[in-house]
Amino acid sequence: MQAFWDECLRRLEEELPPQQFKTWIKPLSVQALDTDNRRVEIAAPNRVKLDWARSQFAGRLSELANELLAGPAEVRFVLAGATPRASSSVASAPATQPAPAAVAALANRPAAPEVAAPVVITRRAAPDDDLPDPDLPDTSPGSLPAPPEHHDLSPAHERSRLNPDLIFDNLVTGKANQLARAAAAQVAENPGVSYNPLFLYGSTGLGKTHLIHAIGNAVLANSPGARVRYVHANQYANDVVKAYQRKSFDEFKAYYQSLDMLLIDDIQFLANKTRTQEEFFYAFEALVAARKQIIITSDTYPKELTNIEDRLKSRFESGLTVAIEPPELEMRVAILIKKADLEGVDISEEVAFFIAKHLRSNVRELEGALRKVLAYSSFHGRQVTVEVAKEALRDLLAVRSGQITVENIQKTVADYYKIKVADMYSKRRPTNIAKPRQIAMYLAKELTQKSLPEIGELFGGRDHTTVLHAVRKIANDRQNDTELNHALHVLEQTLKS
Ligand SMILES: Nc1ncnc2c1ncn2[C@@H]1O[C@H](COP(=O)(O)OP(=O)(O)OP(=O)(O)O)[C@@H](O)[C@H]1O
Repeated sequence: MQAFWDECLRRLEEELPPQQFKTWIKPLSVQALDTDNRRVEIAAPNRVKLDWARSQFAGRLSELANELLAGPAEVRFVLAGATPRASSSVASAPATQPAPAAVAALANRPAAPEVAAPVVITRRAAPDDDLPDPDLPDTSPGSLPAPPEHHDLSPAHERSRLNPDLIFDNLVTGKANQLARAAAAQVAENPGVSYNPLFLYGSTGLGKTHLIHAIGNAVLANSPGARVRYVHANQYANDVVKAYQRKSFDEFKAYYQSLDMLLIDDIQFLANKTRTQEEFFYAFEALVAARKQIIITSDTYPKELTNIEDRLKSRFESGLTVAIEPPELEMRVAILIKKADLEGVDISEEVAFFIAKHLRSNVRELEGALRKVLAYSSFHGRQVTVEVAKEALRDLLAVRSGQITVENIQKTVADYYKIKVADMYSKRRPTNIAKPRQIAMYLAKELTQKSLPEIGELFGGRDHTTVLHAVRKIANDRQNDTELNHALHVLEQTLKS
């Protein structure tokens, strides 16, 4: 068991920036290993590390396990001390972890629904509907989307699931987010009074999650006893399923209705989950009536949300709706300089401009590029210069400079799945064709600068909403489905090489 884990550590140490390795991988351990059935259980010392490990490293650890155990392996993430399940001598195991100690601190308050069920990386996609499914893996993206640097969490942070590192101070402000930030600051000052709900929308990686954590953290800093709770919409939906299975709806309702502030992220993930939407509707009504603050993020504005009930959409619009736009060049430069500074590295404006000029769409990508450059420079023991940045980002820049075409993607994906290229434009819809077509659309959006309507046109004149659906579906599925994720890695590498 130790040899297996040592090898995983050795590989990850080579691949990751030292800070990340030290903060996120080092504290993990293997709690159980069943080589016959290729099952691994990886334990994290606390909930933050657990959330972060499963949202960020599940894919890579799963790949390593497949390789080292010579076949498709099942990787679970658990809180340290949970009953091991990987050992073949363990026939059955509890469905969830014990309630977190921090919940006990709620004392006389209703307990928070459990959120840290072990995650199984399986090959199934989550169902569209929210009917209870006992095998449903807890595949929520996790409640902590940005890498905190730390430390032990205060009980208030443990309870609220807030990431203490996502604060106003390290959120760079520019034209793109100044309105959203101002509204957020106002709500943090006067929760429940100014804008309720506050609805923040914008495309992926633009800082919505950062901003709502910042609000929550500011409120906790002012009133440490406030009952603030951050939850990702997927997690909320999972909690509804669990409450249904355990017949504990009263407890569930009482918990959410007892909050002072509810921060719910990526509300678009409630699409088609009718039971969850109904529960959320009740929670929403109760909280707003009691002047408790609700803050919602979404990838689009309320009217544009699909498969969300009208009564919810109209309520989402009843407070203040603010967009976060992609940052302009100067703001991207400022973000890079700030992020490098937080890593303890000084980068010149010239380097920041170079990176910012090539990565335009979102801050998450910008951060990824910076991390690559810093890792490359430290690995080669070289100063962070434009030349080093160019070398470190060679692959990425090839993609951006348009060497990858949609035609190229269609051909590569068709070859991979052994279907005809013509099927990429045809109207036929059997699954063995529809899925590769969706994958090709997703890659076209990821790897080229083409817009959704342009991509639709190149796929036999399809509507841009069809492309959008495909892009979202594959992006979502790849988080849960290791086989798909692996296929996408292979395709991406083939296209970039
Ligand atoms: N203005 C900013 N200043 C500093 N960091 C930022 C800013 N905007 C975004 N970031 C950083 O970019 C990363 C992505 O942001 P975040 O996760 O908040 O995006 P998001 O809009 O919630 O994306 P998604 O819709 O995919 O959940 C985070 O690490 C966040 O700290």
